[in-house]
Amino acid sequence: MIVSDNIKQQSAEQIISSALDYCRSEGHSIAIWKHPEESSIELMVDFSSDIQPVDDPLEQNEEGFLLSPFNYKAASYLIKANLHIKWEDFNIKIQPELEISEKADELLKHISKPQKTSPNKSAEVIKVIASDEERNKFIDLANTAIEAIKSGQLLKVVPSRKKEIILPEDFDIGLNFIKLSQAYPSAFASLVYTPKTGIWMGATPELLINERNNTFRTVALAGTQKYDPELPLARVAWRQKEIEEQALVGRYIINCFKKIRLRNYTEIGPKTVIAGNLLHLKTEFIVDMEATGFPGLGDTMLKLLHPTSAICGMPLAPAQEFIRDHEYYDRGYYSGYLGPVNSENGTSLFVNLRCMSIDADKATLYAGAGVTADSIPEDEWEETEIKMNTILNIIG
Ligand SMILES: C=C(O[C@@H]1C=C(C(=O)O)C=C[C@H]1O)C(=O)O
Repeated sequence: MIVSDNIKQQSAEQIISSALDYCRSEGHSIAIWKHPEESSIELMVDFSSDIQPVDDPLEQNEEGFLLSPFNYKAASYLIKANLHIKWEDFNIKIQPELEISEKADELLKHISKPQKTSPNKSAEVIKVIASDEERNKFIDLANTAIEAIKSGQLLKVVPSRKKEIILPEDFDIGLNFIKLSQAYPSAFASLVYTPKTGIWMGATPELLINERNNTFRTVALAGTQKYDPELPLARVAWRQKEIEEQALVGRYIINCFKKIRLRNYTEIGPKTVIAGNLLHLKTEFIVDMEATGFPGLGDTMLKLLHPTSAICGMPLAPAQEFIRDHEYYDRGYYSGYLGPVNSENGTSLFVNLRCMSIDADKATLYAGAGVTADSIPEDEWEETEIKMNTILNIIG
């Protein structure tokens, strides 16, 4: 297929915004993403008019982009690769069925039209709807969590909250996706829309599973402090609380390996890593799937790992119960997972953190913080604020 030169003349942000608008008006689903440390952006469109939830998307071996919620009982969606555009070289792949190629032509025609630009961006700014009540509610939740931990019900739990903001009328989603992906080159940046889930955009530092060239990877990422660019990473110190909190996540992963009797894995870390305005502790786990005789490890581990102790708690069952009974809202796709699956580059799923959902001029930001017996509720509130600032500091 010859790509119209008009498309190449459009900027990435214009193409993203116009493809998203088109999919929303036609009821199609779309995913746009950028991998950590790569410059290439990818875009995938599923032209089905009524996207349906999927079970076991990795087992089906179909290429697409997966969006799964925190609550494993709620609906996961696979945006199928009917149309797949890779930026830089404008490599466009379209599934050969006639109906799909006609729909793809229509979309390509639409996005190749020069878009209206509004040179005078209004002076309107993002409005944050903040209230003391929100703060008090979260602090109460953290206190309840500490009491539950001290009474021996669990070791760690990750309560979370949301915050609503009002976007300016001329908020440009494409431009803001590009801003986020450029501000956080080591994050997995994504912008996803399905008619069933609405729009989700974010830049997450946390890999859930990666399966490529017979190698499986996952990470234990936890412990948070503000990043001070003046202080070299080698001089960053961690308190016992954060070291233990992150070690619990590593232990959770090793327990998952034990459940399937996988003994040979490489463990690297913990190391201090930068995630935007924050620092975390990260341990990497790598498995040679061929040498260990675990060909379908990604699928098995996905079922065992989610939700990890980085976003839920330890032990898993009481932590899930605590969140279900005490958190006062539905997380939706926040702290679920998302990413491309079954592609020529394998499968890469990330935990959906540092993200927002967008509904017309309203957006909702989400963040949580790991609570242990040594937590101070006011500090955990602060931690959720700075996590939300990862996005708030960039968009506009
Ligand atoms: C829960 C979030 O982040 C997770 C929790 C962390 C922590 O408790 O220190 C750190 C990184 C993430 O694994 C979030 O960003 O909302």
